[in-house]
Parts: sequence; structure tokens; C-alpha cells
Amino acid sequence: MCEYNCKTFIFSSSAAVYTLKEKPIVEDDNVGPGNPYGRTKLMIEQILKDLYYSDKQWKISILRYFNPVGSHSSGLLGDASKNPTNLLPVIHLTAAKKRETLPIFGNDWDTHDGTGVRDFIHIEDLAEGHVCSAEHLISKDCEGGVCYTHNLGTGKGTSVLEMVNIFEEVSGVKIPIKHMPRREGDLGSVIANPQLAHKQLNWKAKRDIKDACVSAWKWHTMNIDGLY
Ligand SMILES: O=c1ccn([C@@H]2O[C@H](COP(=O)(O)OP(=O)(O)O[C@H]3O[C@H](CO)[C@H](O)[C@H](O)[C@H]3O)[C@@H](O)[C@H]2O)c(=O)[nH]1
Repeated sequence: MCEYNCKTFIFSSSAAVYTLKEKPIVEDDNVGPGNPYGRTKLMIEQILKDLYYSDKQWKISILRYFNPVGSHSSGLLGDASKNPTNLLPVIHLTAAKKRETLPIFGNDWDTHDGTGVRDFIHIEDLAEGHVCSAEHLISKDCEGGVCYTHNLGTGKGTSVLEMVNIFEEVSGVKIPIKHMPRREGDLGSVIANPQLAHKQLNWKAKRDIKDACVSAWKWHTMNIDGLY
């Protein structure tokens, strides 16, 4: 990058860097990841911050994603994990009868229906967050160099059961569920406070869970033979 005098960088980080807590998370909240994935993200964040301190001409944007869901609306781009563990892909596997039931990890959380609540963000909103960040980095505001961090989330929580209901509504497919004990390391509720990205990057999530379920199911049904 130095050879080509490129000193602008956007890093895909994660909410997994935070010491997660049950209130909407702001960028200044404590970090201290609970798993190796979060630790690798935090290490890279720290390398980028050191790079900026050593040369303040760098323009670095660290974007902390909450729970990405959905696919491109064309159905041509989507998540092709072979053995997914995230909620929406597991719902798809169950809908496609590749799994017998959807395990629901915990129904005794301190949430409105007892199941886990997450800040699910549509992948296209996430992509637009990168565009807004890139536009901001090359704007006059960042002329002298910058290294900043933003949450990319919606600020709204959706429970596991709500996700199942919305998926059933848009797909017309019934998902058999099985209540299981809480999954190790899970929290009841993880929600972003996305105000800083709104203020500084002029970015806000526009799509909802229904949009995410429609696009992800389209991707799944168009590509099912190639996926598993
Ligand atoms: O088969 C499943 C899968 C998930 N869940 C529940 O669904 C919710 C979301 O779980 P995911 O596995 O989809 O996502 P996580 O919130 O655990 O983790 C995701 O978000 C984190 C940040 O919040 C990190 O980025 C992490 O890498 C990423 O997978 C949780 O309540 C979980 O218990 C189920 O009930 N059944």
C-alpha cells in the first residue's frame, strides 16, 4: 500500500470485540472479547490504531458489525457457509429439511419472549455503510488523516422466535423448533447504538428483518444444489 501511496483503509471488525453487555453498545464501551474470533478482530484493530499513531496521514475506518443477515436482492450473492451455526442459515437448512429441527438455545432469557435478542443488520445496509465510510474518508473532513470506529447495527432487537415467525410468514414454510438449554457464551440481548455512524458517516440501516428473510430465502432456493 505504501508503494502505491495508498493510505486509506476500511476494516471489517465485529461486535465480538466488546465485553458484551445487555444495554445498547456504544463504541467507547469496554472491549474484551469472549472468543478467539473477537480477539483476532481486536488485535487487527490495535495494529491499525498503532499504524495511525506512527503516521497520522492514514485514514482508517474500523466498522464493527452486529449480526449480518440477508442476501443481495438479486439472489445471486449470499452466504454459502457449508456448515453454518448462525441463526438464519440454520433456519434455511431446517426449512430445506437438511436438519430435522431448529434448536432454540434458551427460552428463559430476560427478554420479552424469553429467547435471545440480536441486532440483525441487512447485508445490503452493511455494504452501504462501507460506501458511506469510504466517501467520508476521502472527504475534506478527513483530510489530515483519521482513525475512527463505528458500530454498524440497526439499534433494534429481534428475538429468535420473532425471526422464526417472520421467516415462516415470508417463505410459507413451517419451521419445526426444539427448545434447548442456553448455548455456552451466549448473552440474552446484544444491540448496537448506531448513532455515531449516523452522525459522522451519514449512514443509517434502512431495511428490516422481512427484507432480510425474503432475500436470503431467494438466495437459498436459487442456489440450494450448490450450497451443501
Ligand atoms: O441454531 C441456532 C443458532 C442461533 N440461535 C440463537 O440465535 C441468536 C443469534 O445467534 P448467532 O449464532 O446467529 O449469532 P451470535 O449473536 O452468536 O454471533 C454473531 O454476532 C457476534 C456479534 O454480536 C459475532 O460477530 C459472531 O461472530 C456472530 O456469529 C442467539 O441468541 C443464539 O442462541 C439459536 O437459537 N439456534
